[in-house]
Amino acid sequence: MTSAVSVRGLWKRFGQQIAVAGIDLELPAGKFIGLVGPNGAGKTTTLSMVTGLLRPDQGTVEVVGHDVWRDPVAVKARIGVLPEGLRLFERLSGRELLAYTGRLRGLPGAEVDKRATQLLDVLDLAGAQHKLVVDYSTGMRKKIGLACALLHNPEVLFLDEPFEGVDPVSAQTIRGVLERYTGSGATVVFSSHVMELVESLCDWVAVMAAGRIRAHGTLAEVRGEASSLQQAFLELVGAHGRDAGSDLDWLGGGSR
Ligand SMILES: Nc1ncnc2c1ncn2[C@@H]1O[C@H](COP(=O)(O)OP(=O)(O)OP(=O)(O)O)[C@@H](O)[C@H]1O
Repeated sequence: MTSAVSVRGLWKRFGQQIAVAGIDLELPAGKFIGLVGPNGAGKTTTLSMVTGLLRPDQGTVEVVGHDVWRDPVAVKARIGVLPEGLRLFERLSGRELLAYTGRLRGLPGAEVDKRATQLLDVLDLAGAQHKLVVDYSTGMRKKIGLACALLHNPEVLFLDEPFEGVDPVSAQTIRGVLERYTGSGATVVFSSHVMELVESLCDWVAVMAAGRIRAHGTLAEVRGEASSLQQAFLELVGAHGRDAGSDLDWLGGGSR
């Protein structure tokens, strides 16, 4: 198995809080990989360290054979990132943002124009290409962020919650683009809480909880005997159906 990403002994603490507790992970190349876990599991912290946005306290990360912290330029040339809480240049139009991103990536102007036109078209943003990004909806922002992340045809694409706040039509569009991309041998790593989505998209899954990897492998390996990934996930993260009803006896109709 060729690894797209190799993580060894990765740690991150924020004061007393251990966000990532010494994880090891080999993510196979050419797969659609889901990183799943409950709120606060450490997914964003892990993805930030893997993509060179946050320096680990300890441990190493290699992406397509290059050390992220010793050889950041080589890694950044080979990856695309759609981070959580994506910050964009709000006073540029979608088309200008792509042109700017393409030039930063060192692509020739004509090639940037060609790729930008195709991406805007496929992502259903052609009609909004001259609108300022500040006026884009949440889903449109995700899509233009994805277009920027794909423009230089990276080998590995990292997406933090790419479907959050995205309507079903846009989600289907994003999905189609990502499936085409992995179909040609590239790797997608994305984080999500939505198990049905991960189950329907991913070939390979890593489950994270409280800063540790609880399970990883093919979808079938992680699902095991459970009826669904959701069920396997609930068992792995130890969420045994807390009864929300009994503590909230004041909630609902009737007496105030
Ligand atoms: N900059 C920070 N300062 C202090 N604590 C942080 C910081 N970033 C993350 N944490 C803490 O680290 C833990 C892991 O957070 P992280 O955002 O990585 O989780 P996550 O799995 O992405 O969660 P979610 O699914 O809710 O986005 C949490 O307890 C969080 O409060």
